[in-house]
Amino acid sequence: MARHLITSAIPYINGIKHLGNLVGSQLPADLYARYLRDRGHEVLFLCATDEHGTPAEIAAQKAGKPVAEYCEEMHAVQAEIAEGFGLSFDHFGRSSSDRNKALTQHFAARLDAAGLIREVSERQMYSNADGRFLPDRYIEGTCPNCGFESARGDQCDNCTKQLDPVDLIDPRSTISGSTDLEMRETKHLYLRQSAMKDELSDWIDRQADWPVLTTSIARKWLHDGDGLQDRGITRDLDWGVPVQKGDQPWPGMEGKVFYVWFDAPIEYIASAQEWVDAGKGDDWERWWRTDRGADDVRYTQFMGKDNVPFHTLGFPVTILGSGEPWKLVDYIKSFNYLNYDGGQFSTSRGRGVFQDQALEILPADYWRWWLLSRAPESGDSEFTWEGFQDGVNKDLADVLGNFVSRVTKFCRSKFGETVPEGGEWGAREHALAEDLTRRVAAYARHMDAIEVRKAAAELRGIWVAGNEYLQAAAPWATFKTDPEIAAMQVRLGLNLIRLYAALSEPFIPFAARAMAGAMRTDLGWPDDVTGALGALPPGHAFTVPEVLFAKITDEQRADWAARFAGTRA
Ligand SMILES: Nc1ncnc2c1ncn2[C@@H]1O[C@H](COP(=O)(O)OP(=O)(O)OP(=O)(O)O)[C@@H](O)[C@H]1O
Ligand SMILES: [Zn+2]
Repeated sequence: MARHLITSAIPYINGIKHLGNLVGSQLPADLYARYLRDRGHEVLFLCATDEHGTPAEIAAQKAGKPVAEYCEEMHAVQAEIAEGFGLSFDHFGRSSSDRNKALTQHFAARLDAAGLIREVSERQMYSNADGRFLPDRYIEGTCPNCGFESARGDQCDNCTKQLDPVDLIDPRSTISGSTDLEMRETKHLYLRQSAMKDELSDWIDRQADWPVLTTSIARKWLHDGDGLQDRGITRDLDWGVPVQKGDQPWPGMEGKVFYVWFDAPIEYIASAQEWVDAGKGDDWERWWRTDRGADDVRYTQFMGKDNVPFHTLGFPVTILGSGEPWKLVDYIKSFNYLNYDGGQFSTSRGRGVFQDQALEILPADYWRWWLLSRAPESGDSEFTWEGFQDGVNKDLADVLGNFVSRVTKFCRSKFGETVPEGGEWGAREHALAEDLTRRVAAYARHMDAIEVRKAAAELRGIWVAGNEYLQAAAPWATFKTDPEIAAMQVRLGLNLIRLYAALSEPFIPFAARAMAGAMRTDLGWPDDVTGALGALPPGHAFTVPEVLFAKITDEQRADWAARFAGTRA
């Protein structure tokens, strides 16, 4: 048994998230956490909401609420949706927690003591129309790197280049649209990332097994152009972690807060503290402090590609630069983007399918399966209603659902709702057991490597093998000439359902529980596949489950395609 710390990129608080956010971070993290727990490992799976910064202020303003109240409400909404999707966080924290405030201020003090923070007097965009400095995301303009016209002040969504607002061509305020912007003098703290460039570069070079997407983005920001740049870590805002050196004031920084990307990853640690505060655990340090037992923890992070620079460079500077024995990430699994029907998902533009809407129209497992089995791993992938209908109907309804239904109903009609006795395995059954043994081993290898699509394909192959067996064995025909053999075939079929429940749990936990419940069994991982195929003995009672997966009709597909074609109000 090993110990695994898993974090998902923390979703921003300014609204309900879309399916891209789900598949780019939380869902694969949940898949991995569930798998590791099923394999008997000790897992701490943490997430949180990312609550600071201007977008939260603006969203609260729009909703007519004080920002703290808005964040509290939206956190509850996101927590409920996460539960609806079966995201099995051990804790879902908040970056605005007192714990995160204190930790963020602590890290800033440590970094300052280590000489890794410098004060910069700089000129910044001030919007006369809005009466405020405009931080990063509230300035849009043309990307100097790729020419994309809606690049934000902190990053270009098109080419992922990190930017400074002054780099933008033709900048404008996204709050008011005003181009009446002027540069004003203000003082800020910069994190001296450049001072740690070589250390970071060596560290990245040692990660031969990381996804290329992760290391290539890291290398780009380490080496492109003038190399890794220092980053401003403070902002002229009200809403955020006040700039302090630990619990001491920071002269000259009064009224300023830390940049949201400085405090957000620190919340991974704070979330573990909140987990203890909530009475769900009793020791966060054994997960996070290498001097307190976290040395043997394997730490894996999940995120979309735009978050990679902050996790490969910024946060490691915080961790390493503190000079304290904090746990550093061991593996960063990153994802490309899921696009929506010929364009991008967008929270701010209300484009795509949002998580609450998804759960309204279909159960979580339909989404989980489709999104994970088509995860944007090697490149961007696209959600289309045709593709979704096709995938759900073929994989879940025709293959898995159909198998479960045929076996249980046939058994009920010929033998009753107990596992039938009689008959012995023949060549076909032994061949199936061998095939499944190989496939389950491959499935586990892909899951261990967090190769999500490959794992899904193998799991589907395992379901298909059962269907093909059933088709070839044809117990309904065998029954007429040799009821004992038919009994053996059905017994194997029922045991396959049990096996499928256990193996499928990380992908489709709700259906897996329904299958195991109907078989009146648990979800134990099959270390010995052949043995597992005899786990339900003759005489064991079961029930025929409700329809596991209904097919999506053409009419539903057309309705949904029309309903989600525009933008959400
Ligand atoms: N279309 C997408 N496909 C896959 N992952 C995505 C997509 N959009 C965002 N992500 C990832 O989702 C996670 C949560 O994102 P976050 O809440 O910060 O929203 P975001 O990146 O600002 O996107 P948006 O503005 O569209 O909501 C991050 O890891 C991000 O990389
Ligand atoms: Zn660009």
